[in-house]
Amino acid sequence: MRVVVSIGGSVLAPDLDARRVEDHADVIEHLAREGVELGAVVGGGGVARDYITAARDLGANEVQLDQIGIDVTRINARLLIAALGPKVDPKVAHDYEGAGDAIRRGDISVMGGVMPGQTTDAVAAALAEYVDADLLIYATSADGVFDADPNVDDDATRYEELSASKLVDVIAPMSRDAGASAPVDLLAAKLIERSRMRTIVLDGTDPESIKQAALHGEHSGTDIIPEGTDDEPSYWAQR
Ligand SMILES: Nc1ncnc2c1ncn2[C@@H]1O[C@H](COP(=O)(O)OP(=O)(O)OP(=O)(O)O)[C@@H](O)[C@H]1O
Ligand SMILES: O=c1ccn([C@@H]2O[C@H](COP(=O)(O)O)[C@@H](O)[C@H]2O)c(=O)[nH]1
Repeated sequence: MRVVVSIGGSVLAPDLDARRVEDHADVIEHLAREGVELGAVVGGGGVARDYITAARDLGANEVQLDQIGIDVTRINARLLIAALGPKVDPKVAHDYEGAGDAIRRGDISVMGGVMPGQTTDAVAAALAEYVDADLLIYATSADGVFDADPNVDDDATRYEELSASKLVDVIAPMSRDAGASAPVDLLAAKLIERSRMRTIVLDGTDPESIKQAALHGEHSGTDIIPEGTDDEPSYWAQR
């Protein structure tokens, strides 16, 4: 089974706590020991947003701001690599071929951002499609996809499951400025739709939730259901 996990910077490094990064690395290593082939994509979180806000005030344009964001995601990726054992590719992969090669030879590959105009959500969706992953997990700071921002609207309701095309509709009105917050970005939603990738969006604050979702499909977030499927996939049924 091949899994791509997108770990938000606000989940992995809301502050610099080595223990939290270690806990995420432990879960990734556990999954690898269980025979899961893994790619991890790490976001920039609050640190990226702080840099982007300061640079915007200094007059940087959106592409320059995205470039700053990408740099921060790659620093966070290095942090995760530092916590992972010998089975990780020590290089932060800067393209999908590099990440795919590492995963196919049995290493865990870690990516950050790759190009302006998107977020690491899109990187994770593209990597999952490129390596023919069985499952894509977004470990973010909200417990799934809601019909409004749950941190702003007390009445926001979580979707337990959502078709990929409906996900596109929910995400489409959200901001695409550098540093914007969304459970997944629009390009990611479109890639998930076209690849028909089975996808879970969950609260990754407790990394155990990533383990349960990857190994058993159990979680309290949102299942993004590829069009034309309703059955549980066979790899969970077999475990
Ligand atoms: N409809 C929605 N459903 C869920 N979350 C939403 C929605 N609209 C806005 N959000 C916001 O998106 C946030 C998650 O995205 P955010 O980009 O902040 O974190 P992340 O995925 O952990 O990645 P990073 O911190 O690296 O950018 C949530 O905390 C929530 O406030
Ligand atoms: O491929 C990418 C990835 C990221 N960015 C920029 O970085 C920030 C932070 O990334 P998150 O995934 O949101 O944590 C993002 O808002 C973009 O500005 C990018 O341009 N390209």
